[in-house]
Amino acid sequence: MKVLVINPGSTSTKVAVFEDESSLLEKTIRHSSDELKDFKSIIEQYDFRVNVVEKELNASGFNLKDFDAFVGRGGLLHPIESGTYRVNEDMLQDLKECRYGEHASNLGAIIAYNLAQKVGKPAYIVDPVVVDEMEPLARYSGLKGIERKSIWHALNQKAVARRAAKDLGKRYEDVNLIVVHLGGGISVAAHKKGKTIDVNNALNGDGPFAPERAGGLPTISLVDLCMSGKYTYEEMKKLLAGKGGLVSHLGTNNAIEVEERINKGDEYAKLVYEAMAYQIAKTIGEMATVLYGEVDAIVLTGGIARSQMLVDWIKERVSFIAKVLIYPGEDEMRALLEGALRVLKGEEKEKFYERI
Ligand SMILES: Nc1ncnc2c1ncn2[C@@H]1O[C@H](COP(=O)(O)OP(=O)(O)OP(=O)(O)O)[C@@H](O)[C@H]1O
Ligand SMILES: CCCC(=O)O
Repeated sequence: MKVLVINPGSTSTKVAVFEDESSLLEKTIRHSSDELKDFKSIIEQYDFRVNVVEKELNASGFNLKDFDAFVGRGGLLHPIESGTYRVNEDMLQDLKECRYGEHASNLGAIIAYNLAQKVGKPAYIVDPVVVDEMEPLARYSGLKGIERKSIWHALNQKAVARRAAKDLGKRYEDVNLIVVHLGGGISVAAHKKGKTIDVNNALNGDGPFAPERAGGLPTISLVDLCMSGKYTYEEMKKLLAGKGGLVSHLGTNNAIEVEERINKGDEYAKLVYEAMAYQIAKTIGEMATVLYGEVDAIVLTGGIARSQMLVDWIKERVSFIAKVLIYPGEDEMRALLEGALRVLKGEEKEKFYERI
């Protein structure tokens, strides 16, 4: 069974081709900020991104007719349970309207569907960023009408949590884990026996700051900034998710560059980077209380889990809670494939998204 996997990120488009479990192609096409600067919205990037995918397939000698299924990384929909979803009109409509917000992954379902339509094959998304398994208590904020939301790296977190459980010699459904995805955004989640019962909203101002995200902010100061007249609504949103965190303090979202500066003696860069580790550790502590201290392991994953410096700072503060396991990078392409294969092989039922 041949599957095309498409994963649009904020600064890249990843394309992979699998024949059953074997990888035939895995390519990351990076998009410079210059290339993307003239697009006013994510949806406007559609033609550009499809061309990138088709060009890559042509260059590698693949034809759309070769594929049995198409799978894309899912985007901002209304909250749904974990699983593999068949792309349908309801889903496409919400994504095209950006009804629940803008995120590069919104394009995953749209691209997969349009390519699949050309050859009459099914398109899927797997564990989109809105997978919601939070318990009722986790949903409360201190202001009626503002509810905490689950927007996180569900795809990579779920895949890595299963791997960690296996490495612990247990089933995912039998362990309690705190999983931390350290990417451009950072999500810290409490996985209780196969369900993610609490997680910070990695996109919208909750939890630690991240390379591109401001994280939780002092609310009155934030209100003052919003009302200052310095920023439009759109600019404010971009400031919090895109230009926040390391970008705001140090002008870069690249943790490798930050470490180079630290190694050259930049004290401010060191303080900011260590503050990020401090906030991550603090959020891990919060999630330990969510699990009543019964934690089988703390699992660090994502690009910055490659950083010895950051990992060591986090470990120093959280090792008293549980052992720390490291799975650097992400395997979202394989996670997307596996989700599609579970459905294609009849091991799991496909799910359907409904507009509400
Ligand atoms: N060896 C390394 N040491 C330190 N940081 C690293 C290393 N390799 C990658 N990174 C950092 O990881 C970050 C990117 O992580 P990742 O690729 O998981 O994020 P993304 O896919 O862009 O965003 P997200 O995961 O939030 O969707 C960047 O800040 C990058 O500099
Ligand atoms: C994966 C959703 C959260 C983010 O982009 O930071």
